[in-house]
Amino acid sequence: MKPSRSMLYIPGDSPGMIQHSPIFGADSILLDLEDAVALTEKDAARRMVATFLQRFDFKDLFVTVRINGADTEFFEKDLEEIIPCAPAAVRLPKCNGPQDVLEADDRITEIELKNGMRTGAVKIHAMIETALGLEMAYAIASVSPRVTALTIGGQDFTADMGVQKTKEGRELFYARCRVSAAAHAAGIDSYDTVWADLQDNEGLFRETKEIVGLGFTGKACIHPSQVAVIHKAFVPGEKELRKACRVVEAAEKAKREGRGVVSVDGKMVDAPVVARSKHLLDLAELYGIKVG
Ligand SMILES: CC(C)(COP(=O)(O)OP(=O)(O)OC[C@H]1O[C@@H](n2cnc3c(N)ncnc32)[C@H](O)[C@@H]1OP(=O)(O)O)[C@@H](O)C(=O)NCCC(=O)NCCSC(=O)C[C@@](O)(CC(=O)O)C(=O)O
Ligand SMILES: [Mg+2]
Repeated sequence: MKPSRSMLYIPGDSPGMIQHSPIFGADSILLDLEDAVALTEKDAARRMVATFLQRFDFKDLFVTVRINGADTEFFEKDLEEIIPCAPAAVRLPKCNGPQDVLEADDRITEIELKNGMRTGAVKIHAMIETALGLEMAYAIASVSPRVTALTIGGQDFTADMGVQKTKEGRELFYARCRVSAAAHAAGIDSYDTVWADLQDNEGLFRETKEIVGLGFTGKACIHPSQVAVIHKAFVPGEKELRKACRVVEAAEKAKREGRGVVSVDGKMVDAPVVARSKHLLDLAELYGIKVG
């Protein structure tokens, strides 16, 4: 298993940015054909992204392409030209229900078959960006095995709700909880929205810590300088990890002695506490942190 903490958006019409993508240290990149590309540049960007996918060595990066929505004139062409180039996944904007995903899924299957590709090779990351989509989050997450992540688009979601997007993020709290829980229930990944202020990495760190606490597996970002900040926020604290070690050791000792419940630092330790501690230690291993 590989970490999937950061996903760096790169405008699909910026070859200079795309060709540097393997050096930024992001866990994955997202070549954007939607909002980062002007209407007049859509065709050129699509061609550019297809060419990069065919010819460029992205090393071991997980490469996703955000296509334009099904309600746009670009959707069909995006699928036709991008799917045969086999990105790891396509990010589907503004999913309002399982039907939106199924329609894209069926079309992708047709294109895969036509091009001799394995059916299901290209995954779908479904974006929740509207109140309606949020109400349908679990149905979207579980509608097809092709869906391997839910992502929340905070800019569009707040626009749809008619509220301001703030740095504190109170207006996104419920949506974040619901997206994270829906993804978890469906057994898939979840990506949080971008932090727009490139001058405020402290704010980005605080927000990332918060979404880690809500159960998100990753966060999208828009600038290479944000990648390391996100990775740092995903690392569990040293104190937490030491405690997790003590909990697991105490639980193993209790098991040997035939006891179900023990206490560590004066607090009850039962099965869910042990499960959480083991999860934390697994994450530390995944992120290459030495514990102890
Ligand atoms: C903001 C800015 C223009 C600033 O550029 P600047 O050039 O002024 O920055 P500088 O600091 O001068 O760059 C220093 C060096 O880094 C290079 N460099 C910069 N950014 C890079 C990058 N991303 N990838 C690779 N390279 C990069 C640059 O080329 C330069 O290289 P070099 O010249 O060689 O020194 C640029 O970052 C950028 O375009 N970002 C992506 C924007 C984007 O994709 N938005 C759409 C996605 S969000 C959305 O849609 C919301 C959502 O839908 C979904 C959701 O939330 O998930 C919702 O609803 O919420
Ligand atoms: Mg959006």
